[in-house]
Amino acid sequence: MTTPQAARTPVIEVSDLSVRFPSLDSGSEVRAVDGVSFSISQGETLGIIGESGSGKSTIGRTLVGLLEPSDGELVFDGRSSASMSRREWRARRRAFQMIFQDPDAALNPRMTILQSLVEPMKIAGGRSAAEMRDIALESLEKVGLRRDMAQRYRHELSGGQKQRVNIARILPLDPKLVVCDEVVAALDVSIRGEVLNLFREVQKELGLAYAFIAHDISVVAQISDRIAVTYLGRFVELGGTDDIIDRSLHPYTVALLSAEPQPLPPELRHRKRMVLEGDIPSPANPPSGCRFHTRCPWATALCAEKDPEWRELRPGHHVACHHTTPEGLPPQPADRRPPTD
Ligand SMILES: Nc1ncnc2c1ncn2[C@@H]1O[C@H](COP(=O)(O)OP(=O)(O)OP(=O)(O)O)[C@@H](O)[C@H]1O
Repeated sequence: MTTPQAARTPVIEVSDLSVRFPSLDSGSEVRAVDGVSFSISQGETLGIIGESGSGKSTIGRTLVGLLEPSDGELVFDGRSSASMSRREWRARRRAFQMIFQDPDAALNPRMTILQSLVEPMKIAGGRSAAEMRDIALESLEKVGLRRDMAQRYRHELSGGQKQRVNIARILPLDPKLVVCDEVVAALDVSIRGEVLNLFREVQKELGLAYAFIAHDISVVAQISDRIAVTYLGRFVELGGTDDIIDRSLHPYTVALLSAEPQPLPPELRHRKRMVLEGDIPSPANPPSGCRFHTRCPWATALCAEKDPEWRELRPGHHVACHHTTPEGLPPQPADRRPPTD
């Protein structure tokens, strides 16, 4: 579902974003996000994939203002977040919303669904109680739920229904960007497709931009126009979904794709298996040079010494790897190939 990014208005432009946390164990800082740049356009979905701990949620939380950047700049509507007044900041908080993996997270168990739907509108202000009620009920219908669901409580709904309510909650706020953090991961596999379709329909109707975070590539590939692959706080590859899936340029992307559990979705079936050995190193003490070199079958002495440049090897397709070329990676060195069965 690749859509050309050209000529669309960026909703957000992120330059050289870094987010650091104090580390309790090592005394040094955890570089959760370390120099990441991208933009997301109106109506576009940017998928963000990577193993656990690679910085995906930290990027998402920073986009919606739940975390402050340690370095770098976020620009939306041509304005840098650093130069914003309190009023502009509040408007941004409303325009940039987040939906979490846990469908219960934003729903108060003591409130009816109607109260949960009205709550964000109350905070935003400017509408009468009757207006808020009507809008809440309309929003329920927009996400495919009956109006009488409004009188129920959280525990009376299935996971899929709760995630629909979470979408309905943000619709009246007229968001521009929604960060979707593992939004279908907690749902039964049988209803994931339905909920993903709903995300797509809502996007089309409202022209929303999504940052769609997940570690399940087949989910991200179904909904994203472009995909960013994260490793230890950095992007290692960014490109159109078809390019990332069919013409991957980075060894880590190749490994992630080949690690998909069987049976592979049709778009990944031609992939050979490449087993990624070792754990992801600590972001408090990342490896020198290319951060992936400790696990990379293509790694040479150069990779341990020198950080690879972020290069656009094909139009709109960026990668950070010393060895890859516009044609892709060279054959895997024979001495590092996994044994064949
Ligand atoms: N508030 C925090 N304080 C200290 N370290 C943090 C904090 N939040 C995240 N981290 C660390 O930052 C790194 C990136 O975490 P993050 O949650 O962004 O990764 P992720 O890719 O979203 O992982 P997951 O898929 O498990 O959610 C991890 O090493 C994590 O332990």
